[in-house]
Amino acid sequence: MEFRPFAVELSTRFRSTSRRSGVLIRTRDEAGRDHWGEYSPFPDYDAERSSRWWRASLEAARGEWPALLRDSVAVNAIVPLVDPEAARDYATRNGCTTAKIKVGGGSDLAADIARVEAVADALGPVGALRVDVNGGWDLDEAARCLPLLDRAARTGGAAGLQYAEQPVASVADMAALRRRVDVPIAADESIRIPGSADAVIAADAADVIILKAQPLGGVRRALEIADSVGELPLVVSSAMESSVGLAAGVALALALPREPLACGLGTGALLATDTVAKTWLPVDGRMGVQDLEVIV
Ligand SMILES: O=C(O)CCC(=O)c1ccccc1C(=O)O
Ligand SMILES: [Mg+2]
Repeated sequence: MEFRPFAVELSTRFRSTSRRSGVLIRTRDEAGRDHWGEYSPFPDYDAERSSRWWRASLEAARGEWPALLRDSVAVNAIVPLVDPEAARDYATRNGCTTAKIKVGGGSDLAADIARVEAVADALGPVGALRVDVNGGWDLDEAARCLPLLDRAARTGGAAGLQYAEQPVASVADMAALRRRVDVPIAADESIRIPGSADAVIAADAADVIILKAQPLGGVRRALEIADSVGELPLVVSSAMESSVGLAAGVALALALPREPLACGLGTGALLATDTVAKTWLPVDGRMGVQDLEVIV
């Protein structure tokens, strides 16, 4: 087993960081094929959360992913906390017709509305829009802001917001909010942090389930979680990894028994540098397995 430390630069600040670092892990199988894993837990992760990521990177490096059931999945463009002009540009990259727009978290409501309107207008009537709040609102704020952002999404002819990802932090507030607004609610941190969807399911706190392969402990563990959520729609999303880590998300999206909604695997667009020669990006709004020529 070989270990290669790396750092990659982001082109846009994301989650208040502008670089990601970690270790790539490689093994070679009997057929002479290389398998790569990426261990790059978020800087704020504690030992328990980081150990899940470690498990995921070993699974990848040992070539232990399950069989893939489809060739490609639809992917959303990711729109960071940027001004409306830049938001249009991010939303229309790589042929995506679904965009996920970051809102809240220090960005004021007027700026959020302008960003959502710009994306709706840029994508036009075929566009699907989602917002991600990263738990940044309290319950009343969420109940007030979501209808306004939903209306902003309709300005471009979109059918309102497809869903709001983690608008509030706690599972109890997610459940309460679902009963106060019409916009569907997606759970991300409420699943990613405990490493299970059990609390979300028990509280009936989400309409959509976000699965992040590495933070949840790997592709096989994420498939178990997918199996635990009944018929709720699934979305596989990246953890802002380099392309080696992104490949774990792609493997999960391709291995799910049920076809996911457009997945949050378009974060290669935010990388200024990468661990591979050619960054994994959506083509015509879809992603499948691509070449992984490691250069670190
Ligand atoms: O879902 C996407 O489109 C991109 C991935 C993303 O937003 C993300 C990436 C790293 C850490 C957290 C998040 C998040 O979904 O909140
Ligand atoms: Mg999220």
